[in-house]
Amino acid sequence: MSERPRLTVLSGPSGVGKSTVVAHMRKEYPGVWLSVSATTRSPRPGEQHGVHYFFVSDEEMDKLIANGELLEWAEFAGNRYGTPRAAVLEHLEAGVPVLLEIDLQGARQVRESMPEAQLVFLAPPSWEELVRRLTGRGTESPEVIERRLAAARVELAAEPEFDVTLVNTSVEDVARELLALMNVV
Ligand SMILES: Nc1nc2c(ncn2[C@@H]2O[C@H](COP(=O)(O)OP(=O)(O)O)[C@@H](O)[C@H]2O)c(=O)[nH]1
Ligand SMILES: Nc1ncnc2c1ncn2[C@@H]1O[C@H](COP(=O)(O)OP(=O)(O)O)[C@@H](O)[C@H]1O
Repeated sequence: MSERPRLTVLSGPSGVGKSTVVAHMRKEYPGVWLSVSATTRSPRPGEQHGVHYFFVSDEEMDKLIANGELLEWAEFAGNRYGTPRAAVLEHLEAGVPVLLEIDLQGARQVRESMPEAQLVFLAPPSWEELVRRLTGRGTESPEVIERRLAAARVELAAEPEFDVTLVNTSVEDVARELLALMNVV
């Protein structure tokens, strides 16, 4: 008998490789559904509305929050991010494994509202490697990188709150481990 799919939350400091791992996983195993968050941050080159994020204005985000349409939301490095609730519940009810890639504050809210969720922490092999990845991505200004590194220190300290830690040394290995945790492989 297969277990009912659970909601899985993937968190970890900015630059650790969450998006890379998730993109790899989706390419190999399209059966997992990844929630598309709403955000007030501007799109990076190549990011598409409705695919990577729903890019919304501050006013639109205010409305989503006020109408209770978000399962959780948080402010991160100067922008707001939130998970649309309805799509998550619909997929879980249809038996599809659901993955959320969200920050620590969001993970804590999901733990409160859906205690059956499994919380997975993606850790860097070292602090130096995290700095290298975040800087090497080249998508943020030095000031934004500083803010994200400050947030990263807080996120790393919260690792014991998570059910499982995966160290992102190899993208392929981590993607496989994550799928195993989700009972997909
Ligand atoms: N709480 C919450 N965090 C989110 C959501 N979507 C994305 N995030 C987190 O917001 C942070 C910044 O995301 P982003 O600007 O895309 O940068 P990146 O993850 O470093 O590439 C990351 O920790 C994401 O996991 C969401 O819906 N809710
Ligand atoms: N296992 C890995 N080894 C080396 N570089 C990696 C690895 N995973 C991700 N990266 C690189 O690190 C940078 C940050 O990854 P990204 O997926 O954008 O992180 P996040 O979504 O957690 O902010 C990217 O340039 C990415 O190519």
